[in-house]
Amino acid sequence: MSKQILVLPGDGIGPEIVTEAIKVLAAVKDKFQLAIDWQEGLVGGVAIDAEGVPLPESTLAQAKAADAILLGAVGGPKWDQLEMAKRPEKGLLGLRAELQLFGNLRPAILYPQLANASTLKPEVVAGLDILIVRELTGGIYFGQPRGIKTLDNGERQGFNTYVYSESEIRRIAKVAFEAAQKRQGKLCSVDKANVLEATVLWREVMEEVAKDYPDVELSHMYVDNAAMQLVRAPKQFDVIVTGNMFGDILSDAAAMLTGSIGMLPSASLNAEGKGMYEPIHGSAPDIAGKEVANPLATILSIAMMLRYSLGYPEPADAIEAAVKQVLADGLRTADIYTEETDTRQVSTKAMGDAVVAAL
Ligand SMILES: NC(=O)c1ccc[n+]([C@@H]2O[C@H](COP(=O)([O-])OP(=O)(O)OC[C@H]3O[C@@H](n4cnc5c(N)ncnc54)[C@H](O)[C@@H]3O)[C@@H](O)[C@H]2O)c1
Ligand SMILES: CC(C)[C@H](C(=O)O)[C@@H](O)C(=O)O
Ligand SMILES: [Mg+2]
Repeated sequence: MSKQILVLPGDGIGPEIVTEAIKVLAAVKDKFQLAIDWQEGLVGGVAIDAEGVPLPESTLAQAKAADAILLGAVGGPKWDQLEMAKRPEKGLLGLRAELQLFGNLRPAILYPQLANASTLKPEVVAGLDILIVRELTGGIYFGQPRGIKTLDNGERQGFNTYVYSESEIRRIAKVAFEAAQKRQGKLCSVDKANVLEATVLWREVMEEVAKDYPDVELSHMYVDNAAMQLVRAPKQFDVIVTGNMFGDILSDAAAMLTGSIGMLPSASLNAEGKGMYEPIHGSAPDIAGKEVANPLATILSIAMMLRYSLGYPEPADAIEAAVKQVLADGLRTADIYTEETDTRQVSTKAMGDAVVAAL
């Protein structure tokens, strides 16, 4: 039986970048004779428009039945006035929660050809290869109570809860320690343990789990310093493990070290290794429909999907090699174009076609 992939293009640039990623998937299926098939579903704003909810029951059922999920992006100004629970983003958060995709891997790798596209000096980022492990189904994103209430004095008050249980911290710690073991053996846990009790517990549990991984060197850093260190000397990091909100913010910052947010793929995994794969960026309403978005983060997410959920490391390597090849050939979407000699600016579609040709 072939493995089933659910494809959720979503909103904004989502359909544009997913179209290119699917071309690449079709090409590796053909080249490596992979037993895979895919079908499309609705999530986010397009699901609200079609069915009135951001995560239709049918999509959730498809997602549960699939071996892996590829998602483009959700959200956009069209739906920003809706109340929180009805917004496109709830579709994405619902999938993460329902499938218990707590382990979010966000690699930030600088391709040598893009050294000049990085916001940092080439010598500061040369060889950069960081893995951010973000806890994805807990923390302030999901903590209860939450909401906006009216106080006795008539003033309104908004509130969210930053909460982590030991078991939630322990399971993401294991993901991070295991990742560090396969890399340079350095893990930096990022928290705000000087202010937030939930992260005092986070730090304690990290120390406890560290005893099972004597070959990994664990350090701790406050999140404000981590943000600064990321843009000061990012190569001091190997693996970073952090909570949901800090990981969201730090991964967007890390993206720019590699040249563009359009370069960062991600894997969101549950305890059984099932995963959802998506670029870390959003629906980019400012460039949607213009065919200028960078599809490489989504294409690289396909490589992660083949490697982590489908058990096909060879085609995953081939996709990553093809991406390196098109960059070496000088192809650049607008976000990574720097007017260097022997480079040329290309559209979303031309970039996808070039990766297929390189394969
Ligand atoms: N995983 C997701 O689906 C996801 C992630 C982040 C934001 N969002 C949603 O997307 C919408 C827009 O959010 P935002 O503007 O804060 O963030 P965004 O990531 O969509 O865009 C931020 C900036 O990066 C640029 N950008 C993003 N992806 C790009 C790509 N592939 N190629 C070139 N440039 C790219 C955009 O043009 C924009 O200038 C919001 O509704 C937000 O909630 C969704
Ligand atoms: C759209 C939003 C819910 C999402 C998040 O905050 O997790 C996005 O920013 C991301 O990084 O995947
Ligand atoms: Mg984000």
